[in-house]
Amino acid sequence: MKQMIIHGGKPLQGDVWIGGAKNSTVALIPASILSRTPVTLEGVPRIADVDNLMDLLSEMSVASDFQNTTLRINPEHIKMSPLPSGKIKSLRASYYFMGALLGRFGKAVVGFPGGDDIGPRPIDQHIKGFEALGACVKNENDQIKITSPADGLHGAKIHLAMPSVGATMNIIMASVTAKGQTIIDNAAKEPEIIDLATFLNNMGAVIRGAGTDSIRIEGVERLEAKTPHTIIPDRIEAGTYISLAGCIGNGICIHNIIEEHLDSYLAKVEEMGVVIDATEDSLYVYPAGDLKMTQIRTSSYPGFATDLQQPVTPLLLSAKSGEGVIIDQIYPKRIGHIEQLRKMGADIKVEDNIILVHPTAKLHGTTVSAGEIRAGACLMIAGLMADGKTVINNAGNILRGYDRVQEKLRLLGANVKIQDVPEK
Ligand SMILES: CC(=O)N[C@H]1[C@@H](OP(=O)(O)OP(=O)(O)OC[C@H]2O[C@@H](n3ccc(=O)[nH]c3=O)[C@H](O)[C@@H]2O)O[C@H](CO)[C@@H](O)[C@@H]1O
Ligand SMILES: C=C(OP(=O)(O)O)C(=O)O
Repeated sequence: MKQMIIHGGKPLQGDVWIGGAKNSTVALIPASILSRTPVTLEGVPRIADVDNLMDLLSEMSVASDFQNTTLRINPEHIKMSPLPSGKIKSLRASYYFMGALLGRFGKAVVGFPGGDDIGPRPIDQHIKGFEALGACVKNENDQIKITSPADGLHGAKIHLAMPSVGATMNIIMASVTAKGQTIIDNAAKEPEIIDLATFLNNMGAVIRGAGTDSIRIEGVERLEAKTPHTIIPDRIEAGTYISLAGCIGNGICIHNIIEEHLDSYLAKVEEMGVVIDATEDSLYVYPAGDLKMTQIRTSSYPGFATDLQQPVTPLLLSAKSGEGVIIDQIYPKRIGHIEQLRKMGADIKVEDNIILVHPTAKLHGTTVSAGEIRAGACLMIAGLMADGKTVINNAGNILRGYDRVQEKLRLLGANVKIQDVPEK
């Protein structure tokens, strides 16, 4: 097990560079098998999800090589193989192999995906989409078996019951090579969807409307990567460092961001009193000052991201007065961090899935557990604010999505160490 050890209470300052977006990367790696030629991805974050996806590629005889921030994937000798279990369970995004294998081979056998424990995460909309394209989908022994009809997948009009990121991406991957036109209505609008569409369009796909709620795809025969693709910056990682800077920063400059992707987040933290200067692709967060309490309700993009409700919580704890309210409409059960924060002395509770936050003048270090990635990010910030030593167990969950986090925190002056300890 990985453990993160923090000696907190020390103001942090300096510069931090944001990596490529986890949620783009984990879609683009599976999407790479749609190409008949080698793919180069630039700006790839050093995160555990990437290592696990590379292992899954190798199970299909797809070679990959990751140097610095460049990931080269060669799908020229790909062998269609089932991906029943193992690494599939280590991350959510392994479900993108359903759409990608379907688009490339017209069939897929993929184990039920894993990922963060943040409440129920059904995939009915993904399956509805595959079926609309003509595929037969069976769920047998925790495996999804998908087969196209003899004459291949055909375009269809699909209305999603909710703007699901995963379903939108999976349907795009399955339909890029289907015959005719596919229309996805009520599609998710997240920037990572535009990134996927740009990547596939540069390989010859015809996808229009990504970033709006209606995406149109004209099927093409084959895709060939010709130019390297640079992954967009991770808006969730950026938001996490903004929260950290607002809580315990003594002037922190956050580089490699797309400000527009953070609009609703920045509006909220600025309303709380965090002072930020934005330049072209960086933000300077002024030393932490007095903060006002706020209310947050998460929603789909461009609303306040569910993935930022936990990282922003320490900022609410830092407010001077009042009662804060956090309602996660996307994952109402994403509340595992609350009990852990309470162990650190936070005045915070949950009533009917509504998180109620009260100002907490001081947090104290103790042993806590990162139940999932963003709970881990929240506890990491709390640990940096707290007096004394914080030990975060299950810190591997943080490494699922935070690029070179120990290095970045140390550059800001943090006393932090990640170590391996035997499982008890
Ligand atoms: C790898 C990745 O990109 N993960 C992100 C992606 O997850 P993921 O793609 O799994 O999340 P979705 O956008 O699909 O989920 C949104 C909501 O729709 C529901 N739903 C979704 C699909 C479905 O078939 N049926 C259904 O009911 C979910 O339970 C949830 O309440 O978007 C989430 C919401 O922004 C983020 O928290 C995750 O970080
Ligand atoms: C929930 C998340 O990730 P995943 O969908 O990969 O589990 C997240 O990044 O916050």
